[in-house]
Amino acid sequence: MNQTLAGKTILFIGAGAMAEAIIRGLVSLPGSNPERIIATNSSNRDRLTILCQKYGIRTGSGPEAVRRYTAEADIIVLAMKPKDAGAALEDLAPLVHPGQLVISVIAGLSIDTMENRLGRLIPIARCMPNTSCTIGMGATGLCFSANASGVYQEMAINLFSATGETIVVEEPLIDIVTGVSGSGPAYIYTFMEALMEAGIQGGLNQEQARKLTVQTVLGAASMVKATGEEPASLRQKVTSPNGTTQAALEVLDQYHFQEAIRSAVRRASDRAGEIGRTISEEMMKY
Ligand SMILES: NC(=O)C1=CN([C@@H]2O[C@H](COP(=O)(O)OP(=O)(O)OC[C@H]3O[C@@H](n4cnc5c(N)ncnc54)[C@H](OP(=O)(O)O)[C@@H]3O)[C@@H](O)[C@H]2O)C=CC1
Ligand SMILES: O=C(O)[C@@H]1CCC=N1
Repeated sequence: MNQTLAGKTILFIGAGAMAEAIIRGLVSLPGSNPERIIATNSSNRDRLTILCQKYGIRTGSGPEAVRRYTAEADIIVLAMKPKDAGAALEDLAPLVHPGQLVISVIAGLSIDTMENRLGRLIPIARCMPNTSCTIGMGATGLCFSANASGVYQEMAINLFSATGETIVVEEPLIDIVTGVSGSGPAYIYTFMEALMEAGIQGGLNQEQARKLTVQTVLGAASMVKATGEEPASLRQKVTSPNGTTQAALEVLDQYHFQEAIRSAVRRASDRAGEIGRTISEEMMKY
């Protein structure tokens, strides 16, 4: 475990898919202490029992647990759905102090909205990871509030480095990070569903179609990473003149495949902005 995180207590408020993905990355670090990781949720105690058994972390449910554990936390990770963020920030506001780092992974929730509720002295990292953090293959974009000094920035970067690749961006770019890599795994899974389905329709059995699909996606991504070549150049190497790939790519073009992906990413990014504005309006009610 990196020096900046050693001995730090990390509290997750929200214990769902994203919190578990990050927790799993953290407990797998050499020298990590699961006792210093705490997950809280609103009511689902069965879920907490599972997390406790799987990772050896501490857990608690409801506002009282959040209150108790916030007092001992160095880092507080907000990992609830956007619709629950307003109430959670409201509860947290009187409990946090400027010596703690607040990390949000909530799509759309801006630093400004968090600062309005928590106060401008609290160091904040706004982050957009993805579920591949579960296996240390995540991709996370991070940005920071003006008062998050180097040591806080390092803590957040090191925390997500434990779960995969990280990039630091200016806050206006976090929504497009959401569109590209936050939601990105779902586009790839949709593509894989279609590839498998086509294989099965062509006569392969489920297991054969799955094996070929998984290895094709894994191999293609690994080729981009290992060779450093551009995807377009690697695509050209697969595509023989007048061959099978060219025939297939012409069909994808007819369906405006690339434009569909670009539009989907833009839509996810815009949606993050909409979600952020809704949370901000919700906050006005408190
Ligand atoms: N899933 C993904 O791929 C990604 C998600 N994100 C972001 O992560 C956040 C969480 O998503 P995800 O993990 O999928 O959601 P889940 O629905 O899996 O988990 C949400 C968790 O929040 C808990 N919760 C709700 N309200 C409170 C509260 N007031 N105090 C404490 N805990 C609370 C829920 O508890 P209970 O079950 O008891 O109600 C549950 O444990 C979202 O904001 C999303 O935008 C970011 C990147 C990728
Ligand atoms: O769908 C969502 O809103 C979240 C944010 C990024 C991935 N999942």
